[in-house]
Amino acid sequence: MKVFTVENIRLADQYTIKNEPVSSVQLMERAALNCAEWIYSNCKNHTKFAVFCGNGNNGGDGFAIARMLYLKGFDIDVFINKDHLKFSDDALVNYKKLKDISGISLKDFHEIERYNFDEKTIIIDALFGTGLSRNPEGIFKKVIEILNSKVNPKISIDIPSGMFADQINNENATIFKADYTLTFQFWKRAFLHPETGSFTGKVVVLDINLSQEFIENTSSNDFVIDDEVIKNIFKIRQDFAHKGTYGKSIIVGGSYGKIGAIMLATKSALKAGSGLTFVLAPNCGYEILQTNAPEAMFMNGGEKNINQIEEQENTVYGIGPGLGTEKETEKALVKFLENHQSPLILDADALNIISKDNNYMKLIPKKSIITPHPKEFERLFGKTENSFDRLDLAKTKAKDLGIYIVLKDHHTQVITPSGNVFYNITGNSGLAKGGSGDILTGIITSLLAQKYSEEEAAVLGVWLHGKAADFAAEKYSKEAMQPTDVINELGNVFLDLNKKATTQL
Ligand SMILES: NC(=O)C1=CN([C@@H]2O[C@H](COP(=O)(O)OP(=O)(O)OC[C@H]3O[C@@H](n4cnc5c(N)ncnc54)[C@H](O)[C@@H]3O)[C@@H](O)[C@H]2O)[C@H](O)CC1
Ligand SMILES: [K+]
Repeated sequence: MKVFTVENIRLADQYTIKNEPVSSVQLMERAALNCAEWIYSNCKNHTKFAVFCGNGNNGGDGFAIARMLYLKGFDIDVFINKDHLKFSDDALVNYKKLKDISGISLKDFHEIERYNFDEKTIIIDALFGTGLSRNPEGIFKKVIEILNSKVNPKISIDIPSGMFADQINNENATIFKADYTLTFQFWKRAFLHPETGSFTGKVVVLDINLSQEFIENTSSNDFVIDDEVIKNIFKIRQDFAHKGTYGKSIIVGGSYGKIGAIMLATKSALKAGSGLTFVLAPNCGYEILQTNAPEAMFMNGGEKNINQIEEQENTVYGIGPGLGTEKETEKALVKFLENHQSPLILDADALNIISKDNNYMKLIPKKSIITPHPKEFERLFGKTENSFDRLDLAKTKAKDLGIYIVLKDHHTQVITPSGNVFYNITGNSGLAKGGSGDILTGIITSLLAQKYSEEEAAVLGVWLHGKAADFAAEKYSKEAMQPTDVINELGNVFLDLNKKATTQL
């Protein structure tokens, strides 16, 4: 799914209104109906809604939603700024409709302090939408702060009020803190970055039927990896395949005390479908690797640390997990990279070694995939102020070096050399544990060996990793799930993918 800027959302609106055709107030009605339907099919334990409406179209959505929920039998209180009753045209239409309903009480924002937010009440935030032009101040700021202090469930319409859709807010900005955000048609960029995304709660994208033609013909550099993207990448395994069909992976890493990391990466490469999988590790890991991953063949890279990396043809290398940064390992990696041309995957200590010397960066073969977490990214490319700036820097570096950067975060970003960004929306905080990154390296290496393109391997890889983690969290909880559980769930994710990709009778 494309991520549109506010400007493009406005153009999509206008195009839909002109070409469907549909009036703008009808489009608002459609958007509001989508929200109301979602709300009454999901909110089963609450009977009352306190709806907070601003003066723009977001407020208009709020008025329409309030009317619809009232007609479904809920108790509704609507809060507005009675000192300033100047609305956008469509909001005014819906404000008037609401005023005609005697059963809905219209309250002033100032009444919030005496209002009974009882346990049956859900708060709906329709103060500001994508039209926010400055940080909320005065009464708006106060209302948002009071609402944020309430324990009632909170639903934002389109975007949490106070948040800018395309850019980062100031550090101390006042933003409504939602449990759910019902957003129209597209993910907004700010939802996908940690500084702002932490205010959305769960994001639900509602299809309000904006013109598909406009969406298809309007380019965007930003994408969310949704089911549609994955459907277009995933290839079912051919019936007449042999082990050679699905490529050869060599996972390189491990050092004394860090054999677990390379074990996890190797197991993941096996589970993700690589035809032949090798593990190149120091001898101290021989027994444990051969015992726990007997399907993988062992290649000796040294005694306690790797001091040589053998070059083989037609092989995809995934280098880094548990590698360590010893001098002899550094030498081995540099020597290997000096002679290696084809794209590979670099992670963890391989990146830490590369960040030791500016000249090493140039040794990364074109089209390679690097998978840094924020700290590794900083060591490689320098400090940035926030995740928006970090992404901009990553785009520059991906282009300059001609590589793919998988920037690991809550919504991991895959940045291509051409400047596209794919945001991942699978995965959960159960992955915030040592070992999770090693799994991703194994998966991406395996996919690249299986002849997925670099972009496909990175995009499918981060999605698979997150999806398997979501399955693991469902079974064991985010707290208790282990990286090994994530590896084991890969099978269930592939089963689902195969089901969707195969003709069903
Ligand atoms: N295609 C869609 O996604 C649809 C979206 N809809 C809804 O429309 C809003 C966007 O509406 P817009 O009128 O452009 O903006 P807002 O409602 O966000 O209101 C802006 C309003 O408030 C003023 N303002 C801006 N910032 C501040 C501030 N800090 N303090 C005070 N006042 C402020 C500004 O001048 C405007 O007057 C979108 O989010 C959806 O909810 C449609 O309903 C359907 C199609
Ligand atoms: K809102």
